[in-house]
Amino acid sequence: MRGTGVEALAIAARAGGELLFDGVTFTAGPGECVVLTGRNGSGKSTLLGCLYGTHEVSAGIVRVGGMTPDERKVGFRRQVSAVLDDSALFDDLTARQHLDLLLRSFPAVDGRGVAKWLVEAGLDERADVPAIGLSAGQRRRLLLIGAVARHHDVLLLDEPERALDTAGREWLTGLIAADLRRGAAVVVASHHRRLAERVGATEVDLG
Ligand SMILES: Nc1ncnc2c1ncn2[C@@H]1O[C@H](COP(=O)(O)OP(=O)(O)OP(=O)(O)O)[C@@H](O)[C@H]1O
Repeated sequence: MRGTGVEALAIAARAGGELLFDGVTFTAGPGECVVLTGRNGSGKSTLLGCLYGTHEVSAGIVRVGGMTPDERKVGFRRQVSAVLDDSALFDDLTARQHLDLLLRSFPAVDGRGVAKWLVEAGLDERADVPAIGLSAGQRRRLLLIGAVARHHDVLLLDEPERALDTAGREWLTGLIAADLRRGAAVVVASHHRRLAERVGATEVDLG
């Protein structure tokens, strides 16, 4: 495990001319999880953007994997895996092709190959369907399994429970718990009320 997980010290962020949050402080070290909660519009996605380098903090200090967040830098992307929206899939590529491409671009998190990750995600029977032909929940499963299958020290997830059914939410909880056991630092924005307690996370409520 390189870097130091996620550190946010007295951070503030604005969007659309409005101050969304101010003085937010938390850390997630290796094997630790922070769950960001709060009403719609409280700034959870914006905060995750601050951790990934797609949104600038207006005050405070953010370090992710020991670096100032910048998703344009390869060194940063090698350490930080993120699922922040649904746009990261190619419509014409199948689930198998997506994972194959990913594991050619980044080292795998352990010795498991694409076939085993497909089974783990419950996508083995849909492995050769182009992503455009997958259901919303299946697309989400593909994004999530891709994020944990590639090597990373830090995992950032924005409402990962979106589109998942009851079994899918259970699966997600296990996926995050396994990632924490592997030593990742995890920050999740979520409306899934029981997630924090299920994975032993610290909750940071944006109000
Ligand atoms: N690029 C932007 N320009 C203007 N306003 C923005 C921008 N990005 C976010 N906002 C505003 O900032 C506020 C916080 O948005 P954000 O998506 O961070 O909230 P959230 O807590 O993730 O909400 P939700 O629970 O609905 O996903 C919202 O009022 C949103 O309209």
